[in-house]
Amino acid sequence: MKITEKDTTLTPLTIVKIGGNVVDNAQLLDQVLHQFIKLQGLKLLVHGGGKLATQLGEKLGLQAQMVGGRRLTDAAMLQVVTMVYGGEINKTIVALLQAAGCNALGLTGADGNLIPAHKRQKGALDWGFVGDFDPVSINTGLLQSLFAAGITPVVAPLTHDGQGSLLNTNADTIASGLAVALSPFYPTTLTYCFEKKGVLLDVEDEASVISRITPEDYSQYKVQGVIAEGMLPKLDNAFAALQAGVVQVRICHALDIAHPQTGTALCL
Ligand SMILES: Nc1ncnc2c1ncn2[C@@H]1O[C@H](COP(=O)(O)OP(=O)(O)O)[C@@H](O)[C@H]1O
Ligand SMILES: CC(=O)N[C@@H](CCC(=O)OP(=O)(O)O)C(=O)O
Repeated sequence: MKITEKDTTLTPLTIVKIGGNVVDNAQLLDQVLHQFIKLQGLKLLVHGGGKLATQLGEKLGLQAQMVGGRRLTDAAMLQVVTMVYGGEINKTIVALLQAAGCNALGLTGADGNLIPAHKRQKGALDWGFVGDFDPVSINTGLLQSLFAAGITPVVAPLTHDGQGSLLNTNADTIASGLAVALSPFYPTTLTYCFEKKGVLLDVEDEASVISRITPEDYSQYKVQGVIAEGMLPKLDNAFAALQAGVVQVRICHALDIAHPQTGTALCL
């Protein structure tokens, strides 16, 4: 089969990141994917799956250890996350997208050298097989070729160290890094979607969505304890993307990806 390459330069790109509570809910996942394929322009999906990795780890006698929303990853946990993120979740999403008529291709950061990374060296902690990367090292040429061939990439939260080891990498960081790296080529929108309506003033009250948030607001909310846990890497990464030229960054409910006025918009 001959693939005809289209010039996709300047076509808008939407990067959608779906979190672990969405991936773990078959009905919600199916609904989200049907909304995702209807988005106009180029699309790229990043998925998490932390909840499923924790569950499988527990079945195997491994206790999850999270620090600031990131998972400490020893060799045994690396095996679990490789199976869960690179296998079960990534391939199920690709199969669902194929069934819906979207030609998706699943990738980890090792495939096609998409995301070269190094072990995370933050603080005195030994993070184990956790990866950090610089968006400039992302293989954007590979993604451009896939877009030009009409293929929708689905990226798992795994990177690689170039020496034969996969590294577990926060999915919010992957989505932000891809948005930053692809921004020079396409006007890029980044949408983080999860099971809540946005960033909430009271995490128990879905009606308390903060519609706009600045870095100053974020600092205050952190000190007050309004924003915590998994929301911390999400917001750190969301602001990093906005500062690096991503056109729009939004945090919203998974069923609202096609409704740009909903959820929490980030502003500088
Ligand atoms: N202010 C907040 N608004 C919404 N969620 C918050 C807030 N503070 C903490 N959280 C927690 O952060 C979680 C989202 O982070 P995480 O579970 O890592 O999401 P995901 O897996 O979708 O990336 C929410 O389920 C909620 O429990
Ligand atoms: C290093 C690190 O924390 N990696 C994450 C990757 C998965 C993820 O980010 O999943 P969610 O989007 O569902 O939270 C983890 O193992 O939990």
